[in-house]
Amino acid sequence: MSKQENLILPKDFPQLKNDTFLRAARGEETEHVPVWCMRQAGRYLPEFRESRAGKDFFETCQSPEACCELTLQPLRRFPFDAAIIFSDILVVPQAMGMDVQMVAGKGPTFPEPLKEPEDLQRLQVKVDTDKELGYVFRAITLTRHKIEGKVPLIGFSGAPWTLMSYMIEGGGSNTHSKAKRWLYQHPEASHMLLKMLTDVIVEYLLGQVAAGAQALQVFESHAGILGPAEFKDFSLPYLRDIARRVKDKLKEAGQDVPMIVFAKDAHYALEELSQSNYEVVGLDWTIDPLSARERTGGKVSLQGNMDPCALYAPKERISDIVKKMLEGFGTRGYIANLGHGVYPDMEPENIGAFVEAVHQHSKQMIKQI
Ligand SMILES: Cc1c2[nH]c(c1CCC(=O)O)Cc1[nH]c(c(CCC(=O)O)c1C)Cc1[nH]c(c(CCC(=O)O)c1C)Cc1[nH]c(c(C)c1CCC(=O)O)C2
Repeated sequence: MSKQENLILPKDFPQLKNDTFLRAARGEETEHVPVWCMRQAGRYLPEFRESRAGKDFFETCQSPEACCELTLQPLRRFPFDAAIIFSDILVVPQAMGMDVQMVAGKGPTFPEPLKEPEDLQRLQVKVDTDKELGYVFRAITLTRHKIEGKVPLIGFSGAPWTLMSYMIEGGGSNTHSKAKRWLYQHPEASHMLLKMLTDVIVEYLLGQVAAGAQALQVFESHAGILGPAEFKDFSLPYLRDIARRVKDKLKEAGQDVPMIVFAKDAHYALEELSQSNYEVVGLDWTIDPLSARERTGGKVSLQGNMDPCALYAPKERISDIVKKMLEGFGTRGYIANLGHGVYPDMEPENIGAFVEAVHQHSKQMIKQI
């Protein structure tokens, strides 16, 4: 079966009951502002720690049943308006032939990172995404059934520059100087790698929609380490290309799936990001809500951007912070979220307070309009 036929085949998924997230992504009216959290499935939940205990991280990612369970856990506790499939951005470098391990206390680690342009030959150029990443697609299909239409399911991918930086750094880094060295010493090889990644990411995202993803988020988590000029050269064109190619293919199949771009710390590129073919621009907490609205000129919906550390505050204070954030963004074309993922030491109750505050304040504000 061709990928395109696959895209339009109904899979008899349960009917969606809460579509506030999808409507807000499209800038339509909603009765409350939808809310979800990046890393809502994570170590701050005791049930997550229990499910993950003693198991290898990427083996967990390869089990559709485990991914489904971990995706559903936060929904059992909190009335989130969307779920994001449990997986990781680094499954893409793995699919291209690189070894990646999750080392406790250290994070993701590549034992053999790319060092010089010759190393690109080690990578799989044509990746059969059904074969290499079929386990993610199966996790999405299973979760879409098990979620019973409660809320939409978001699929995701890392963006090319963020994945490139991991593949060269071999793990986390403060300066990203090994990866940035490539941009200045080997610009052609850098573009070659970014293009290879883009091709895989496009197929990967289309496969996720075919499997049942109802929205897609692209994480450019390492945007902030680039300046405006390098971002324009090495990140933005690929982000745009991904959205355009995914949308063109989906359109052919009569599908319309909102796409979110989250380029962390790329406040310098907000105008460009709002004109890069994504319906939603995700924001970290370094951008003021009102000025983000002004700078994006109503062209896109916005998502974010409470400082994850604000969740350490007492509940009443969380409620006040949320209210201010809602007043800044307004209630239309807005999806409440944090400016980055939930921290592992967060008190689960405070996530509940955040979700409740978004729902309560936004309902009142919408009633008064
Ligand atoms: C940079 C990045 C990665 N992975 C991801 C990003 C982009 C988002 C961001 O900027 O944070 C994306 C990601 N990773 C995970 C998700 C699942 C969905 C969700 O948000 O709930 C998503 C969307 C699960 C995960 N991915 C990871 C965890 C925690 C580890 C575990 O469960 O054992 C989770 C829940 C591991 C991971 N994976 C990665 C890191 C830096 C870490 C943390 C390592 C550590 O803290 O030890 C790479």
